Amino acid sequence: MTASNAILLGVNIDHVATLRQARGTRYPDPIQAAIEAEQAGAEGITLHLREDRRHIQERDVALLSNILLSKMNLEMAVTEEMLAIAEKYGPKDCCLVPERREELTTEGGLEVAGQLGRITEACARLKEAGIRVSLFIDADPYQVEAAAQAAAPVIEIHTGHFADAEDERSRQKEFQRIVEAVRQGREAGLQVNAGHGLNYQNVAAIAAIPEIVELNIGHAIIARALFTGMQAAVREMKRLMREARG
Ligand SMILES: CC(=O)[C@@H](O)[C@H](O)COP(=O)(O)O
Ligand SMILES: NCC(=O)COP(=O)(O)O
Repeated sequence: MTASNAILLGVNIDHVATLRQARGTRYPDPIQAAIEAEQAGAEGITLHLREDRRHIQERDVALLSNILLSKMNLEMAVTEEMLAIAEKYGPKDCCLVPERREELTTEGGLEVAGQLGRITEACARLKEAGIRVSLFIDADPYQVEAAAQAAAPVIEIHTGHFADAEDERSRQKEFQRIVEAVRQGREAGLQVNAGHGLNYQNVAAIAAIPEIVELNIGHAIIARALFTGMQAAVREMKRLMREARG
């Protein structure tokens, strides 16, 4: 495998914090999860600082900004509060995502096309702060085009509709939408990542798409880690991704 064909894994540690917040204890600490994930070969750590602080806390962002050896990918809504926090801690990557307090998890991609001016301003502000911006979008040609217009260097294709497909026909349809969005993103000169809902059973199909640079995966890895430990869970996901890439 040439280096250019390698696919990277960003481990999302949100749901370690979900378990911590369930009782308001100091444990389990997402910091330890991040260190273990890096030791197992994760090329990045993703964390979603939500407005409602249901899991990741600003304290987690502050500590990880000082100790990560790989890179931080800070997921956040497009708000003044979050933009200021990103400027304060200076993550390598910022992934702009939609947020609704009542949502169980991220439901869809960011509406870039319908708020192009606002997203463009946010991208420029983060770029000015030395942060690489990724836009979390649906596999939708209008959103891919709008992301390029907003001058974001990276897009992350939302794979949740693929992961949640109720039957094989629907899954294949969603997969083809993802393949087309990846192709369009590359033609527009964007780095293309993917994530949401990926697990040990469905990751191979997405990892096999050669133009995808990075997968951000969290819930399934943390769930597996409950039984195998964090390092084994991360190593197994990386093995599946590597095998799929060939
Ligand atoms: C944007 C995305 O798909 C996830 O990374 C996001 O973090 C999901 O939100 P929760 O982690 O709160 O489920
Ligand atoms: N952006 C996707 C991500 O970081 C992890 O999503 P999930 O694997 O927890 O669904």
